[in-house]
Amino acid sequence: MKLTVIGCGYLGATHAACMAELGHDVIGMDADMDKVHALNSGKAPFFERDLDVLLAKHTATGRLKFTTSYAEAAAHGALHFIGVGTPQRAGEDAYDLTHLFSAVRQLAPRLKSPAVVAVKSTVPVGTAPRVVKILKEFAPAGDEVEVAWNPEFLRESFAIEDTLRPDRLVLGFESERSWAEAVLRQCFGKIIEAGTPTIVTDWATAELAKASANSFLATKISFINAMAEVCAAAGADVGQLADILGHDARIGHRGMRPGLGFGGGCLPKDIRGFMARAGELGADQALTFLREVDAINNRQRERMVDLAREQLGGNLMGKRITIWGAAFKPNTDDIRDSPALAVAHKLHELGVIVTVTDPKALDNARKTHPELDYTDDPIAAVQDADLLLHLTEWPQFTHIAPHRLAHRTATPKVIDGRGTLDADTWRKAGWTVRALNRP
Ligand SMILES: NC(=O)C1=CN([C@@H]2O[C@H](COP(=O)(O)OP(=O)(O)OC[C@H]3O[C@@H](n4cnc5c(N)ncnc54)[C@H](O)[C@@H]3O)[C@@H](O)[C@H]2O)C=CC1
Ligand SMILES: O=C(O)[C@H]1O[C@H](OP(=O)(O)OP(=O)(O)OC[C@H]2O[C@@H](n3ccc(=O)[nH]c3=O)[C@H](O)[C@@H]2O)[C@H](O)[C@@H](O)[C@@H]1O
Repeated sequence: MKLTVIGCGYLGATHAACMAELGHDVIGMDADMDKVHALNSGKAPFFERDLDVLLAKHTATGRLKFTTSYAEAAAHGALHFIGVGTPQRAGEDAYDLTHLFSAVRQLAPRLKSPAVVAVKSTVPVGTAPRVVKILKEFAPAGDEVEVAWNPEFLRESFAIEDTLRPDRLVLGFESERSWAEAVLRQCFGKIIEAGTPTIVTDWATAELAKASANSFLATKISFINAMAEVCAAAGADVGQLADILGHDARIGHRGMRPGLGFGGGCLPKDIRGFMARAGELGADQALTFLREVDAINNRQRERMVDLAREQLGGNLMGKRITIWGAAFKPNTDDIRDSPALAVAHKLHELGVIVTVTDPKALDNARKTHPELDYTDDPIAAVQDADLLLHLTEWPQFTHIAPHRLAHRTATPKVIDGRGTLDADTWRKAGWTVRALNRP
């Protein structure tokens, strides 16, 4: 079937390419001309594993193309996904919905009726009726345009896998009689036939499914990091503790790795946006625990700075620190709210000469953090460093043999912020090894 995807960033470009992989005839639309140009030449404007392969394959056959034109997008079939950004409002916890409402306003007058507008962007609960209001105001065929809510649960670095083989599909509609359900069931036919649990619900539940899923994931990470702080105080081993807890099937091992905590374009802003919305609804008390989840998470960054200071004898001024990692997690170039860069920036403010290296995220980091020094080579980066911080657990770092590094510095000291370096091997190679919240 013909469909479009409005907003082609990390979510939208992946969704467009995966819809083409499912056999659909797809137009991706984005306001950013450079992105559209890159995508049309079969290249992702960001790093996501295997996305280039899908883009090249389907742009070559013509089954997938990209445009900056709303008119072209609106004229292409009857199903229009929206995946534009919904960032945190500057200086506030709440979501900034400007891009979403602007996209709907521009799409609306050009829509051919009947049409389905399926929103994937993450929003505060209660946004769907606001989208409908814009459609009624700006779409000549407003009554024949149905709004569906289809929250997205993909993880960056597993985006294609998660889109083609999701844990579940959530489809939210205004009423049980919505004909949009048949359109979306046709679109996701292959995924549904593969046995993916498909939950059809109302708009509000679909919107809340996304906010609550990200809140739970963030809570799980902050829970284990709170336990890590207690372990550090009590002389216990949080790595083993997490393993012991994870054997309980009700808790599980996944998403509970202790360390520097969560960052990225979603978990931090989604828990804050959720709290802000609950406040508007008069349910703020229900989510006060998320304030603590956020505080525990931010505290890990401070604890890393404190541990670095301690390792350098209490004095950071003029010291050289090398940081392995700029991306908010491995296998992405995304640096939004990156814990590694937050620590790097703080150390710079405290007078440290900071050198950062990362396999994919350096171009992005250079733009937002010009105050830091950068190098491509994680081994050369260690030259003359007073301290090495391992803050994003790329396999490229974990696989480096520490004996190749020790001679590069007179003070071979490393802090493992992600718990993935083999401490024994590093110690045997002459390094002093500390880990965040570990004895
Ligand atoms: N990145 C992820 O892994 C996931 C993101 N989400 C949600 O999806 C949404 C998008 O997130 P990302 O893709 O990460 O953001 P992004 O910032 O990478 O992409 C957003 C895209 O929308 C485009 N855009 C903005 N306003 C536009 C307009 N009026 N018309 C056309 N294009 C416009 C931008 O140029 C940009 O390419 C957010 O609501 C996010 O919370 C949900 C699940 C996963
Ligand atoms: O809404 C979104 O955008 C997405 O947010 C997260 O996906 P993502 O941000 O790509 O990354 P995660 O793998 O969840 O990691 C988030 C952060 O938590 C950290 N993390 C993750 C897992 C863990 O056990 N410990 C931990 O500290 C990671 O290093 C990273 O900084 C969710 O996992 C997705 O389901 C959701 O769709």
